[in-house]
Amino acid sequence: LRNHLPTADLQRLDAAHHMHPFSDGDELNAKGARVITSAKGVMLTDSDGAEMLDGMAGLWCCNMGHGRREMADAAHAQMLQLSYYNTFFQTSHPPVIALSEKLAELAPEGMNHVFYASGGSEANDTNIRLVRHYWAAKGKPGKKVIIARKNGYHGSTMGGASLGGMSAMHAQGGLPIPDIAHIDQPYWWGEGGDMTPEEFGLARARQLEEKIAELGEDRIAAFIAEPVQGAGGVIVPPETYWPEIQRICDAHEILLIVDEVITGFGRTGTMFASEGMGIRPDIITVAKGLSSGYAPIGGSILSDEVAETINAGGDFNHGYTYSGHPVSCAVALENLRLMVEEKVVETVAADTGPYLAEQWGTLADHPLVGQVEIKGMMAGLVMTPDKASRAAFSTPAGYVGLKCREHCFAGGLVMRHVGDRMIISPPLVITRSEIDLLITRARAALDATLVDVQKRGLM
Ligand SMILES: Cc1ncc(COP(=O)(O)O)c(CNc2cccc(C(=O)O)c2)c1O
Repeated sequence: LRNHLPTADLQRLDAAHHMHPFSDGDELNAKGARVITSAKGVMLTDSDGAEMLDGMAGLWCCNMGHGRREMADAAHAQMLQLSYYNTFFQTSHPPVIALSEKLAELAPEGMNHVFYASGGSEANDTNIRLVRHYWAAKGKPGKKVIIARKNGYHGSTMGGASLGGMSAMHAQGGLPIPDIAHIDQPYWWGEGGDMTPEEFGLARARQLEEKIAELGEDRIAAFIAEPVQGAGGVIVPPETYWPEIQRICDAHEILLIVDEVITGFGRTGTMFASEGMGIRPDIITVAKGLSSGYAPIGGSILSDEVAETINAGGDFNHGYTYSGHPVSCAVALENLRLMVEEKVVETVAADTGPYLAEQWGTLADHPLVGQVEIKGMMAGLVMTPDKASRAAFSTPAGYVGLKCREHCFAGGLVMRHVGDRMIISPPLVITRSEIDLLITRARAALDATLVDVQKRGLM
Protein backbone atom coordinates (compact mmCIF):
# COMPACT_ATOMS: atom_id res chain seq x y z
CA LEU A 1 0.00 0.00 0.00
CA ARG A 2 3.02 2.25 -0.37
CA ASN A 3 2.60 3.38 3.25
CA HIS A 4 6.32 3.70 3.91
CA LEU A 5 7.65 5.36 0.78
CA PRO A 6 9.40 8.70 1.31
CA THR A 7 7.11 11.70 0.72
CA ALA A 8 8.88 12.75 -2.47
CA ASP A 9 8.32 9.32 -4.01
CA LEU A 10 4.69 9.26 -2.92
CA GLN A 11 4.13 12.70 -4.42
CA ARG A 12 5.87 11.72 -7.67
CA LEU A 13 3.70 8.61 -8.08
CA ASP A 14 0.59 10.56 -7.07
CA ALA A 15 1.32 13.19 -9.73
CA ALA A 16 2.02 10.51 -12.32
CA HIS A 17 -1.15 8.48 -11.84
CA HIS A 18 -3.81 10.09 -9.62
CA MET A 19 -6.40 12.66 -10.79
CA HIS A 20 -7.60 14.67 -7.76
CA PRO A 21 -11.15 16.04 -7.22
CA PHE A 22 -11.70 19.79 -7.39
CA SER A 23 -8.02 20.49 -8.14
CA ASP A 24 -5.85 22.37 -10.62
CA GLY A 25 -3.82 19.30 -11.64
CA ASP A 26 -0.67 20.97 -12.92
CA GLU A 27 -0.50 23.37 -9.97
CA LEU A 28 -0.99 20.53 -7.46
CA ASN A 29 1.46 18.20 -9.20
CA ALA A 30 4.14 20.90 -9.32
CA LYS A 31 3.75 21.40 -5.56
CA GLY A 32 3.12 17.78 -4.55
CA ALA A 33 0.10 16.60 -2.56
CA ARG A 34 0.11 16.40 1.24
CA VAL A 35 0.04 12.67 1.92
CA ILE A 36 -2.00 11.72 5.00
CA THR A 37 -0.88 8.27 6.16
CA SER A 38 -2.73 7.64 9.43
CA ALA A 39 -5.23 9.11 11.86
CA LYS A 40 -6.49 8.53 15.39
CA GLY A 41 -9.28 10.38 17.19
CA VAL A 42 -9.11 13.99 15.99
CA MET A 43 -5.45 13.81 14.90
CA LEU A 44 -3.99 13.18 11.44
CA THR A 45 -0.40 12.19 10.62
CA ASP A 46 1.22 12.87 7.26
CA SER A 47 4.03 11.07 5.41
CA ASP A 48 6.64 13.25 7.13
CA GLY A 49 5.30 12.30 10.54
CA ALA A 50 3.77 15.76 11.10
CA GLU A 51 0.63 15.72 13.27
CA MET A 52 -2.38 17.92 12.54
CA LEU A 53 -5.69 18.48 14.33
CA ASP A 54 -8.39 17.49 11.86
CA GLY A 55 -10.63 20.55 12.15
CA MET A 56 -12.69 19.33 9.19
CA ALA A 57 -13.35 15.72 10.30
CA GLY A 58 -11.97 14.59 6.94
CA LEU A 59 -14.60 16.18 4.74
CA TRP A 60 -17.29 16.96 7.35
CA CYS A 61 -17.76 13.22 7.79
CA CYS A 62 -15.63 11.63 10.53
CA ASN A 63 -18.16 12.38 13.27
CA MET A 64 -16.95 9.53 15.52
CA GLY A 65 -13.27 10.36 14.95
CA HIS A 66 -10.60 8.32 13.20
CA GLY A 67 -9.26 4.85 13.86
CA ARG A 68 -12.04 3.21 15.90
CA ARG A 69 -11.24 -0.52 16.10
CA GLU A 70 -14.94 -1.40 16.52
CA MET A 71 -15.60 -0.09 13.02
CA ALA A 72 -12.77 -2.15 11.52
CA ASP A 73 -14.04 -5.22 13.36
CA ALA A 74 -17.58 -4.66 12.01
CA ALA A 75 -16.27 -4.35 8.45
CA HIS A 76 -14.03 -7.41 8.83
CA ALA A 77 -16.77 -9.60 10.25
CA GLN A 78 -19.24 -8.58 7.57
CA MET A 79 -16.73 -9.14 4.79
CA LEU A 80 -16.23 -12.70 5.99
CA GLN A 81 -19.99 -13.25 6.39
CA LEU A 82 -21.29 -11.64 3.18
CA SER A 83 -18.88 -9.27 1.45
CA TYR A 84 -21.37 -8.30 -1.23
CA TYR A 85 -24.80 -9.06 -2.48
CA ASN A 86 -27.25 -6.75 -4.26
CA THR A 87 -30.70 -5.60 -3.22
CA PHE A 88 -32.14 -5.85 -6.76
CA PHE A 89 -34.35 -8.67 -8.07
CA GLN A 90 -36.38 -9.02 -4.86
CA THR A 91 -33.37 -9.84 -2.71
CA SER A 92 -32.17 -8.31 0.57
CA HIS A 93 -29.68 -9.08 3.36
CA PRO A 94 -29.60 -8.62 7.15
CA PRO A 95 -27.22 -5.58 7.29
CA VAL A 96 -29.41 -3.38 5.05
CA ILE A 97 -32.54 -4.53 6.92
CA ALA A 98 -30.95 -3.76 10.30
CA LEU A 99 -29.64 -0.37 9.19
CA SER A 100 -33.00 0.61 7.71
CA GLU A 101 -34.73 -0.33 10.96
CA LYS A 102 -32.19 1.74 12.93
CA LEU A 103 -32.54 4.78 10.65
CA ALA A 104 -36.35 4.58 10.96
CA GLU A 105 -35.87 4.65 14.74
CA LEU A 106 -33.46 7.63 14.68
CA ALA A 107 -35.18 9.67 11.93
CA PRO A 108 -37.87 12.24 12.69
CA GLU A 109 -41.36 10.87 13.37
CA GLY A 110 -43.12 9.51 10.28
CA MET A 111 -39.97 8.86 8.25
CA ASN A 112 -39.52 5.08 8.11
CA HIS A 113 -38.13 4.12 4.67
CA VAL A 114 -34.64 4.46 3.17
CA PHE A 115 -33.37 4.27 -0.42
CA TYR A 116 -29.57 3.75 -0.50
CA ALA A 117 -26.69 5.14 -2.54
CA SER A 118 -22.91 5.26 -2.19
CA GLY A 119 -22.75 8.93 -1.23
CA GLY A 120 -24.62 12.21 -1.10
CA SER A 121 -24.46 13.06 -4.81
CA GLU A 122 -25.98 9.73 -5.79
CA ALA A 123 -28.64 10.17 -3.08
CA ASN A 124 -29.59 13.58 -4.48
CA ASP A 125 -29.73 12.10 -7.98
CA THR A 126 -32.13 9.56 -6.51
CA ASN A 127 -34.17 12.45 -5.09
CA ILE A 128 -34.53 14.15 -8.48
CA ARG A 129 -35.89 11.01 -10.12
CA LEU A 130 -37.90 10.02 -7.08
CA VAL A 131 -39.82 13.30 -6.69
CA ARG A 132 -40.59 13.40 -10.43
CA HIS A 133 -41.82 9.79 -10.30
CA TYR A 134 -43.82 10.67 -7.14
CA TRP A 135 -45.75 13.44 -8.90
CA ALA A 136 -46.30 11.28 -11.99
CA ALA A 137 -47.74 8.59 -9.70
CA LYS A 138 -50.01 11.30 -8.27
CA GLY A 139 -51.27 12.12 -11.76
CA LYS A 140 -49.32 15.39 -12.00
CA PRO A 141 -46.42 14.50 -14.35
CA GLY A 142 -45.92 18.19 -15.16
CA LYS A 143 -44.49 18.82 -11.67
CA LYS A 144 -40.83 18.35 -12.58
CA VAL A 145 -38.97 21.52 -11.52
CA ILE A 146 -36.80 21.42 -8.42
CA ILE A 147 -35.95 24.77 -6.82
CA ALA A 148 -32.58 25.04 -5.06
CA ARG A 149 -30.27 27.87 -3.96
CA LYS A 150 -27.26 29.70 -5.29
CA ASN A 151 -24.14 28.65 -3.38
CA GLY A 152 -25.91 25.56 -2.10
CA TYR A 153 -24.00 22.29 -2.46
CA HIS A 154 -25.69 18.98 -3.26
CA GLY A 155 -22.91 16.97 -4.89
CA SER A 156 -20.97 16.59 -8.11
CA THR A 157 -22.97 14.21 -10.29
CA MET A 158 -24.91 15.78 -13.16
CA GLY A 159 -27.96 15.94 -10.89
CA GLY A 160 -26.22 16.88 -7.67
CA ALA A 161 -24.13 19.59 -9.31
CA SER A 162 -27.24 20.95 -11.05
CA LEU A 163 -29.13 21.15 -7.78
CA GLY A 164 -26.09 22.89 -6.32
CA GLY A 165 -25.73 26.58 -6.99
CA MET A 166 -21.99 26.73 -7.64
CA SER A 167 -21.53 28.56 -10.95
CA ALA A 168 -17.95 27.29 -11.44
CA MET A 169 -19.36 23.75 -11.44
CA HIS A 170 -22.18 24.64 -13.83
CA ALA A 171 -19.60 26.11 -16.25
CA GLN A 172 -18.06 22.66 -16.75
CA GLY A 173 -20.28 20.07 -18.41
CA GLY A 174 -23.27 22.08 -19.56
CA LEU A 175 -25.10 22.32 -16.24
CA PRO A 176 -27.65 22.67 -14.80
CA ILE A 177 -29.75 19.92 -16.37
CA PRO A 178 -33.28 21.05 -17.42
CA ASP A 179 -35.97 21.93 -14.86
CA ILE A 180 -33.70 23.04 -12.04
CA ALA A 181 -34.17 26.63 -10.77
CA HIS A 182 -32.18 28.58 -8.18
CA ILE A 183 -33.06 31.33 -5.72
CA ASP A 184 -30.68 33.41 -3.64
CA GLN A 185 -29.05 32.09 -0.44
CA PRO A 186 -29.77 33.43 3.06
CA TYR A 187 -26.25 34.87 3.54
CA TRP A 188 -26.84 38.04 5.55
CA TRP A 189 -23.20 39.12 6.09
CA GLY A 190 -22.38 39.04 2.40
CA GLU A 191 -25.72 39.98 0.83
CA GLY A 192 -27.94 41.50 3.53
CA GLY A 193 -27.21 45.13 2.77
CA ASP A 194 -29.05 47.43 5.17
CA MET A 195 -31.64 44.84 6.17
CA THR A 196 -31.64 43.35 9.63
CA PRO A 197 -30.94 39.63 9.63
CA GLU A 198 -34.62 39.03 10.50
CA GLU A 199 -35.90 41.08 7.55
CA PHE A 200 -33.31 39.49 5.27
CA GLY A 201 -34.25 35.95 6.31
CA LEU A 202 -37.89 36.59 5.40
CA ALA A 203 -36.99 38.29 2.12
CA ARG A 204 -34.77 35.42 0.97
CA ALA A 205 -37.34 32.79 2.02
CA ARG A 206 -40.06 34.66 0.12
CA GLN A 207 -38.02 34.32 -3.06
CA LEU A 208 -39.22 30.70 -2.99
CA GLU A 209 -42.86 31.84 -3.14
CA GLU A 210 -41.98 34.31 -5.92
CA LYS A 211 -40.20 31.58 -7.91
CA ILE A 212 -43.18 29.22 -7.50
CA ALA A 213 -45.50 31.96 -8.81
CA GLU A 214 -43.10 32.79 -11.67
CA LEU A 215 -42.78 29.19 -12.87
CA GLY A 216 -46.28 28.01 -11.92
CA GLU A 217 -47.03 25.78 -8.94
CA ASP A 218 -48.25 23.07 -11.32
CA ARG A 219 -44.67 22.72 -12.59
CA ILE A 220 -42.85 22.61 -9.24
CA ALA A 221 -41.93 19.20 -7.76
CA ALA A 222 -39.76 20.11 -4.79
CA PHE A 223 -37.48 22.55 -2.98
CA ILE A 224 -34.07 21.31 -1.78
CA ALA A 225 -31.87 23.01 0.80
CA GLU A 226 -29.27 22.37 3.46
CA PRO A 227 -30.46 23.43 6.96
CA VAL A 228 -27.10 25.22 7.25
CA GLN A 229 -25.06 25.60 4.06
CA GLY A 230 -21.80 23.68 4.52
CA ALA A 231 -19.54 23.81 1.46
CA GLY A 232 -20.99 27.25 0.80
CA GLY A 233 -19.05 28.44 3.83
CA VAL A 234 -21.12 27.51 6.93
CA ILE A 235 -23.92 29.98 6.29
CA VAL A 236 -26.29 29.82 9.27
CA PRO A 237 -29.58 31.33 8.04
CA PRO A 238 -31.36 34.03 10.08
CA GLU A 239 -33.90 32.60 12.56
CA THR A 240 -36.80 33.86 10.40
CA TYR A 241 -35.70 31.90 7.30
CA TRP A 242 -36.72 28.29 7.85
CA PRO A 243 -40.16 28.87 9.44
CA GLU A 244 -41.03 30.94 6.35
CA ILE A 245 -39.67 28.27 4.00
CA GLN A 246 -41.76 25.67 5.83
CA ARG A 247 -44.88 27.86 5.61
CA ILE A 248 -44.39 28.26 1.87
CA CYS A 249 -43.83 24.53 1.27
CA ASP A 250 -46.97 23.77 3.32
CA ALA A 251 -48.99 26.39 1.42
CA HIS A 252 -47.98 25.09 -2.00
CA GLU A 253 -48.02 21.49 -3.21
CA ILE A 254 -44.27 20.97 -3.31
CA LEU A 255 -42.07 18.42 -1.54
CA LEU A 256 -39.35 19.59 0.87
CA ILE A 257 -36.00 17.83 0.48
CA VAL A 258 -33.67 18.66 3.37
CA ASP A 259 -30.09 17.84 2.48
CA GLU A 260 -28.52 16.66 5.77
CA VAL A 261 -25.41 15.09 4.27
CA ILE A 262 -23.36 17.39 6.53
CA THR A 263 -25.85 18.37 9.23
CA GLY A 264 -27.13 14.82 9.87
CA PHE A 265 -26.02 12.52 12.71
CA GLY A 266 -25.30 15.05 15.39
CA ARG A 267 -23.39 17.76 13.56
CA THR A 268 -25.71 20.55 14.78
CA GLY A 269 -26.37 19.11 18.27
CA THR A 270 -29.44 17.04 17.40
CA MET A 271 -29.49 13.75 15.52
CA PHE A 272 -30.90 15.64 12.52
CA ALA A 273 -30.77 19.42 12.12
CA SER A 274 -34.38 19.32 10.91
CA GLU A 275 -35.51 18.38 14.42
CA GLY A 276 -33.53 21.15 16.07
CA MET A 277 -34.68 23.75 13.54
CA GLY A 278 -38.38 22.82 13.41
CA ILE A 279 -38.19 21.69 9.78
CA ARG A 280 -40.59 18.96 8.59
CA PRO A 281 -38.90 17.23 5.59
CA ASP A 282 -40.58 14.94 3.07
CA ILE A 283 -37.11 13.58 2.19
CA ILE A 284 -33.79 13.79 4.06
CA THR A 285 -30.56 13.23 2.15
CA VAL A 286 -27.90 11.49 4.27
CA ALA A 287 -24.27 10.34 3.80
CA LYS A 288 -20.96 11.34 5.55
CA GLY A 289 -21.74 11.04 9.29
CA LEU A 290 -23.92 7.99 8.59
CA SER A 291 -20.71 5.92 8.52
CA SER A 292 -18.30 8.59 9.86
CA GLY A 293 -16.53 8.19 6.53
CA TYR A 294 -15.32 4.65 7.31
CA ALA A 295 -17.18 3.26 4.29
CA PRO A 296 -18.99 4.93 1.39
CA ILE A 297 -22.75 5.10 1.95
CA GLY A 298 -25.55 7.60 1.33
CA GLY A 299 -29.29 7.53 1.10
CA SER A 300 -32.69 9.18 1.10
CA ILE A 301 -34.92 8.84 4.16
CA LEU A 302 -38.54 9.15 3.03
CA SER A 303 -41.74 10.27 4.74
CA ASP A 304 -44.34 7.53 4.98
CA GLU A 305 -46.55 9.33 2.44
CA VAL A 306 -43.73 9.58 -0.12
CA ALA A 307 -42.68 5.96 0.45
CA GLU A 308 -46.24 4.67 0.19
CA THR A 309 -46.81 6.64 -3.04
CA ILE A 310 -43.60 5.29 -4.60
CA ASN A 311 -44.34 1.73 -3.47
CA ALA A 312 -47.84 1.92 -4.95
CA GLY A 313 -46.52 3.44 -8.19
CA GLY A 314 -45.33 0.26 -9.90
CA ASP A 315 -41.63 -0.35 -10.72
CA PHE A 316 -39.37 2.50 -9.63
CA ASN A 317 -36.71 2.02 -12.31
CA HIS A 318 -33.71 3.32 -10.37
CA GLY A 319 -30.86 1.94 -8.24
CA TYR A 320 -27.16 1.38 -7.91
CA THR A 321 -24.95 -1.74 -7.68
CA TYR A 322 -23.90 -0.69 -4.19
CA SER A 323 -27.35 0.46 -2.96
CA GLY A 324 -27.32 -0.95 0.58
CA HIS A 325 -23.84 -2.49 0.29
CA PRO A 326 -23.62 -5.02 3.17
CA VAL A 327 -20.20 -3.93 4.47
CA SER A 328 -21.11 -0.22 4.30
CA CYS A 329 -24.37 -0.98 6.09
CA ALA A 330 -22.59 -2.99 8.80
CA VAL A 331 -20.08 -0.19 9.33
CA ALA A 332 -22.82 2.47 9.42
CA LEU A 333 -24.78 0.40 11.94
CA GLU A 334 -21.70 0.11 14.21
CA ASN A 335 -21.07 3.84 13.79
CA LEU A 336 -24.60 4.65 14.94
CA ARG A 337 -24.36 2.13 17.80
CA LEU A 338 -21.21 3.82 19.11
CA MET A 339 -22.71 7.30 18.60
CA VAL A 340 -25.83 6.42 20.61
CA GLU A 341 -24.05 4.28 23.25
CA GLU A 342 -21.42 6.96 23.92
CA LYS A 343 -24.11 9.72 23.98
CA VAL A 344 -22.09 11.76 21.51
CA VAL A 345 -25.01 13.92 20.32
CA GLU A 346 -26.09 14.67 23.90
CA THR A 347 -22.53 15.71 24.77
CA VAL A 348 -22.34 17.99 21.73
CA ALA A 349 -25.66 19.57 22.69
CA ALA A 350 -24.97 20.03 26.39
CA ASP A 351 -21.21 20.36 26.77
CA THR A 352 -18.66 20.43 23.95
CA GLY A 353 -20.91 22.24 21.47
CA PRO A 354 -21.56 25.20 23.80
CA TYR A 355 -17.88 25.16 24.77
CA LEU A 356 -16.79 25.29 21.14
CA ALA A 357 -19.26 28.13 20.54
CA GLU A 358 -17.80 30.07 23.47
CA GLN A 359 -14.20 29.53 22.33
CA TRP A 360 -14.93 30.09 18.62
CA GLY A 361 -16.75 33.26 19.64
CA THR A 362 -13.53 34.70 21.13
CA LEU A 363 -12.16 34.89 17.58
CA ALA A 364 -14.68 37.64 16.82
CA ASP A 365 -12.36 40.07 18.61
CA HIS A 366 -9.53 39.37 16.15
CA PRO A 367 -8.81 42.41 13.88
CA LEU A 368 -9.31 40.26 10.76
CA VAL A 369 -12.62 38.68 11.77
CA GLY A 370 -15.95 40.21 10.79
CA GLN A 371 -18.55 37.72 11.98
CA VAL A 372 -18.39 34.27 13.56
CA GLU A 373 -21.22 31.78 13.14
CA ILE A 374 -21.74 28.35 14.65
CA LYS A 375 -24.43 25.67 14.80
CA GLY A 376 -23.49 22.72 16.98
CA MET A 377 -20.10 21.67 15.67
CA MET A 378 -20.04 23.40 12.33
CA ALA A 379 -18.63 26.90 12.49
CA GLY A 380 -17.51 29.67 10.19
CA LEU A 381 -15.90 33.10 10.38
CA VAL A 382 -15.46 35.73 7.71
CA MET A 383 -12.27 37.76 7.29
CA THR A 384 -12.76 41.39 6.30
CA PRO A 385 -10.62 44.53 6.00
CA ASP A 386 -13.42 46.57 7.62
CA LYS A 387 -15.84 45.04 10.13
CA ALA A 388 -18.24 48.01 10.14
CA SER A 389 -18.82 48.07 6.39
CA ARG A 390 -18.61 44.28 6.05
CA ALA A 391 -16.28 44.92 3.10
CA ALA A 392 -14.62 42.19 1.06
CA PHE A 393 -10.88 42.24 0.39
CA SER A 394 -9.80 43.82 -2.89
CA THR A 395 -7.92 40.61 -3.78
CA PRO A 396 -9.79 37.83 -5.61
CA ALA A 397 -12.14 35.93 -3.26
CA GLY A 398 -10.16 33.22 -1.56
CA TYR A 399 -6.74 34.88 -1.75
CA VAL A 400 -6.74 35.73 1.98
CA GLY A 401 -8.56 32.50 2.79
CA LEU A 402 -5.88 30.42 1.08
CA LYS A 403 -3.16 32.28 3.01
CA CYS A 404 -4.94 31.51 6.26
CA ARG A 405 -5.39 27.86 5.34
CA GLU A 406 -1.66 27.51 4.64
CA HIS A 407 -0.85 29.10 8.01
CA CYS A 408 -3.24 26.62 9.63
CA PHE A 409 -1.48 23.64 8.06
CA ALA A 410 1.92 25.06 9.06
CA GLY A 411 0.61 25.36 12.61
CA GLY A 412 -0.78 21.82 12.80
CA LEU A 413 -4.47 22.52 12.12
CA VAL A 414 -6.69 21.56 9.16
CA MET A 415 -9.15 24.42 8.69
CA ARG A 416 -11.03 24.86 5.40
CA HIS A 417 -11.42 28.15 3.55
CA VAL A 418 -14.37 29.03 1.33
CA GLY A 419 -13.55 32.32 -0.30
CA ASP A 420 -12.33 34.48 2.60
CA ARG A 421 -14.37 32.55 5.14
CA MET A 422 -12.67 30.02 7.40
CA ILE A 423 -14.69 26.99 8.47
CA ILE A 424 -14.39 24.06 10.88
CA SER A 425 -16.39 20.91 11.34
CA PRO A 426 -14.35 18.78 13.77
CA PRO A 427 -15.11 15.20 14.80
CA LEU A 428 -18.03 15.31 17.27
CA VAL A 429 -15.91 13.40 19.79
CA ILE A 430 -13.50 16.32 20.18
CA THR A 431 -12.74 17.06 23.85
CA ARG A 432 -12.56 20.44 25.57
CA SER A 433 -8.76 20.34 25.66
CA GLU A 434 -8.66 19.49 21.94
CA ILE A 435 -11.02 22.42 21.32
CA ASP A 436 -8.57 24.64 23.20
CA LEU A 437 -5.77 23.39 20.91
CA LEU A 438 -7.93 24.02 17.83
CA ILE A 439 -8.71 27.60 18.89
CA THR A 440 -5.09 28.35 19.81
CA ARG A 441 -3.91 27.17 16.39
CA ALA A 442 -6.74 28.97 14.58
CA ARG A 443 -5.89 32.24 16.34
CA ALA A 444 -2.19 31.81 15.50
CA ALA A 445 -3.08 31.31 11.83
CA LEU A 446 -5.26 34.44 11.89
CA ASP A 447 -2.38 36.40 13.47
CA ALA A 448 0.01 35.23 10.73
CA THR A 449 -2.56 36.04 8.04
CA LEU A 450 -3.00 39.55 9.48
CA VAL A 451 0.75 40.13 9.00
CA ASP A 452 0.48 38.97 5.38
CA VAL A 453 -2.56 41.17 4.74
CA GLN A 454 -0.94 44.25 6.29
CA LYS A 455 2.30 43.64 4.34
CA ARG A 456 0.24 43.67 1.13
CA GLY A 457 -1.51 46.85 2.21
CA LEU A 458 -4.90 45.13 2.10
CA MET A 459 -5.94 46.72 5.40
C1 LIG B 1 -24.95 19.02 1.62
C2 LIG B 1 -24.26 18.03 0.72
N1 LIG B 1 -24.99 17.27 -0.12
C3 LIG B 1 -24.39 16.37 -0.95
C4 LIG B 1 -23.02 16.22 -0.95
C5 LIG B 1 -22.38 15.22 -1.91
O1 LIG B 1 -21.96 14.09 -1.19
P1 LIG B 1 -20.81 13.16 -1.88
O2 LIG B 1 -19.55 14.00 -1.96
O3 LIG B 1 -20.72 12.00 -0.90
O4 LIG B 1 -21.31 12.74 -3.23
C6 LIG B 1 -22.23 16.97 -0.06
C7 LIG B 1 -20.76 16.72 -0.05
N2 LIG B 1 -19.99 17.76 0.54
C8 LIG B 1 -18.71 17.98 0.15
C9 LIG B 1 -18.05 17.08 -0.66
C10 LIG B 1 -16.75 17.39 -1.06
C11 LIG B 1 -16.12 18.56 -0.64
C12 LIG B 1 -16.81 19.43 0.20
C13 LIG B 1 -16.15 20.70 0.64
O5 LIG B 1 -16.66 21.36 1.56
O6 LIG B 1 -15.10 21.01 0.06
C14 LIG B 1 -18.09 19.15 0.59
C15 LIG B 1 -22.85 17.90 0.77
O7 LIG B 1 -22.13 18.69 1.61
